[in-house]
Amino acid sequence: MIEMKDVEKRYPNGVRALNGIDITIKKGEFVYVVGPSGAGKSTFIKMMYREEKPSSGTITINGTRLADLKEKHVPHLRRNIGVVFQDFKLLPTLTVFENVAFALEVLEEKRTVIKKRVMETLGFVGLKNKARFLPDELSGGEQQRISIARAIINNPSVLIADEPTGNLDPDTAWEIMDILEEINSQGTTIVMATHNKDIVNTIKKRVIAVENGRIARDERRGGYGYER
Ligand SMILES: Nc1ncnc2c1ncn2[C@@H]1O[C@H](COP(=O)(O)OP(=O)(O)OP(=O)(O)O)[C@@H](O)[C@H]1O
Repeated sequence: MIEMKDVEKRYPNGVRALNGIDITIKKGEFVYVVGPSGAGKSTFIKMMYREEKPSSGTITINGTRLADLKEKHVPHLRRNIGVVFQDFKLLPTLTVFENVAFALEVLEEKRTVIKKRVMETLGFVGLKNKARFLPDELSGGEQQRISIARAIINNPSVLIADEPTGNLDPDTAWEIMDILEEINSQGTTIVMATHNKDIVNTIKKRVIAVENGRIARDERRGGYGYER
């Protein structure tokens, strides 16, 4: 479960990106975070994986208050929260296999176990046959699948996606959504920031609308409402 209580975020330059954020996201939910550019969506989700810290208020993830989290325990939090970005962020000099294996925290595991796990995950995203390729030998959609494989390799309880379809053509975007829905159906909580109105209006999930640093709407069901 993810809980924010009266969270405020001021950046060092004085910009107040978020203010008075109160939200609870239950285990297994699929939530879209929508809103105009600059509204605070990225800031909102960056705080969930502790890329940014709140200026005030509390954030609790699976019972742990992030403010109480010691630096040495941040890697453990990150292992339990997979993150997918708009621009994939794959390591360009590593193969697909290496990019996914790199994220696997099984130092004590045998190479055969690691290989099995990575290949299973590549199979899940439909790219077993690209294991030896470098990222720039793949299409954008394929790179995003690899970054999803990397994000779920440690079986996180939460998957956070910041505009995961932002760099993709519409057909490819729907394929990525199929994968995210499948991951969610296996019990993983998904929090996805997006500008894609077609997706939000078609694949109906809870919608949290952020505007001017505040939660303007929180709708359990239904689309973004652009057509109304
Ligand atoms: N590191 C930073 N330092 C200072 N200000 C920042 C920083 N990151 C974001 N901001 C500011 O905080 C506000 C919210 O930004 P944020 O990136 O969270 O919005 P967003 O809704 O994700 O926008 P977009 O849809 O364009 O990605 C904006 O005014 C932005 O300029």
